Amino acid sequence: MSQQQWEKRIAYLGPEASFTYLATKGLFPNDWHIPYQSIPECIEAVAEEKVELAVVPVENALEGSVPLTVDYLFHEAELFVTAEVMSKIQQHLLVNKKYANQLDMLEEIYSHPHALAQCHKFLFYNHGGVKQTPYASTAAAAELVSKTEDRCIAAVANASAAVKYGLHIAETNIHDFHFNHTRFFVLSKQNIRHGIVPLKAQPKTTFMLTLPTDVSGALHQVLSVFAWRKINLSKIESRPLKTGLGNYFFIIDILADEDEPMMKGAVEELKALGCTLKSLGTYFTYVTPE
Ligand SMILES: O=C(O)C(=O)C[C@]1(C(=O)O)C=C[C@@H](O)C=C1
Repeated sequence: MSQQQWEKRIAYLGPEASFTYLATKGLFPNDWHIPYQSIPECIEAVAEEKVELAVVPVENALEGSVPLTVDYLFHEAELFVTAEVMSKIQQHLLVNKKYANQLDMLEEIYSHPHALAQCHKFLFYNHGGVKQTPYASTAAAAELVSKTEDRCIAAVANASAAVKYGLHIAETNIHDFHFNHTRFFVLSKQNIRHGIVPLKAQPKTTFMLTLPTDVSGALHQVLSVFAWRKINLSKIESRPLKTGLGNYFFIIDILADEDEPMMKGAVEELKALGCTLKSLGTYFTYVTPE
């Protein structure tokens, strides 16, 4: 079989030069990167086996979870996380080269809602009166700016997008807090792990669970399942179940391998407590070079 047939098709939130693209290229430099216009489309592509893997943003250090990803994985898809990628995020204000020295003419700023939110203070203090418009991704916004010559509009996006779409970087590092990183999930239909295990590898497992109804202290009981086994959690978050106010599911990131006997015991105990549990599997964290 030729080398090409072994290459994986990988869906990502595009177009080229989005942050998701950079994360995808970082972990899979030699595979086929296939752009999709939205997170659900990436997830559906892997669910329908149009691609082997999909890379989607899941959490940002400033803005928290990406609700679309988390909710879609809980409600709509039966997929597993094969790896997570952690990338540094640097946001810049990009304009068409024609308007390089005319920022005072700025009419509208486009970007992914998470990116606009990461720059909220900067945009408020420096471009307070300018309309902000959410767009499919930072790179899609950059592409729009490159095609728009008759109005002075800007995109919040990265430096690669400036190069790719031939834009001028009018303002650099406009994100409100210095430590700006995003986690991306690499999703697969199979419960497999990305092949190359990173140095100092710490396995992580993500569970999505619902609590039994009308049991007082149910969350406390869930936490003690992990506490007495000395299993560390790195995150717990609730999201609406969408069945009524006050109904939630929980996303729990656990610093352990689900194949460990202690974790198997934890799963049994959670089920005995009446929790419903969806495991996204065990995976390792990869950091893209800064
Ligand atoms: O718009 C992009 O470039 C994306 O890849 C999406 C996304 C996100 O959804 O959080 C990814 C990283 C940044 O945090 C901003 C936007």
